[in-house]
Amino acid sequence: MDILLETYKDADAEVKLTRDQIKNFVMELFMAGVDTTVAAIRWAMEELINHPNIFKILREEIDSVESLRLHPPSHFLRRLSNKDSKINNFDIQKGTRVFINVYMLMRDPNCYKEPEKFVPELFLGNCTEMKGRDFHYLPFGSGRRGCPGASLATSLLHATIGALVQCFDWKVKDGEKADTEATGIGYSGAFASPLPCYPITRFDPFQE
Ligand code: HEM
Repeated sequence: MDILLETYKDADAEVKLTRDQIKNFVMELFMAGVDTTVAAIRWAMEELINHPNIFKILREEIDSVESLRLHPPSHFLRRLSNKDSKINNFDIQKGTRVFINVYMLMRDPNCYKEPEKFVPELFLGNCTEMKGRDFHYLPFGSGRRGCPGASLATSLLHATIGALVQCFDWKVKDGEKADTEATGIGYSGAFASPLPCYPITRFDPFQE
């Protein structure tokens, strides 16, 4: 923010910034950064609560990228075709708006064995990576317009989910399963019904 305001005030700045541009930029960071990360944490917790055995393994340190494969906060990537091309025998004319359905792509049985299943161990080997060069795994998109917040988001997810898993057991009312249905409505793949769960602390905060 300091840098943006300094640039705004600097009459000799190479790039001229208006206050409206600064406001839009900050709003974009909040919209693109907060909603997505919150949705990713909620879905990861929902899958972990439904799979106590995996919850236990995670406590013993398994990576949490799997929930981003099953529940990417952004279901679609958008691109504009800059030249005539052919994809799977479809002619795509220059200037066509193309939507890439990463939700379906990351559940494609040709790419993943048992694609609907929550199997974090899948990511323990070398089978995928986070930079979007592996086009089977694209929660953060790819290329020049790929998510600039991917590494911040990944650190945030690891730290938050790590703390939620390490410090609490999570109970769902009457032993019910957390709801895995998404509405498909909303910016970041909202839950069909909210996840009612109760944290039970593992540590006695009053014990030294
Ligand atoms: C789990 C968390 C997040 C997910 C899953 C996510 C996902 C995405 C995806 C799929 C795109 C579009 C990429 C493409 O079209 O190739 C995107 C763009 C973007 N993301 Fe994220 N994001 C997350 C967190 C963040 C955070 C923490 C920030 C910033 C602090 C952020 C800032 C942005 C911005 C500014 C864009 C637009 C980039 C552009 O159009 O050039 N995102 N994000």
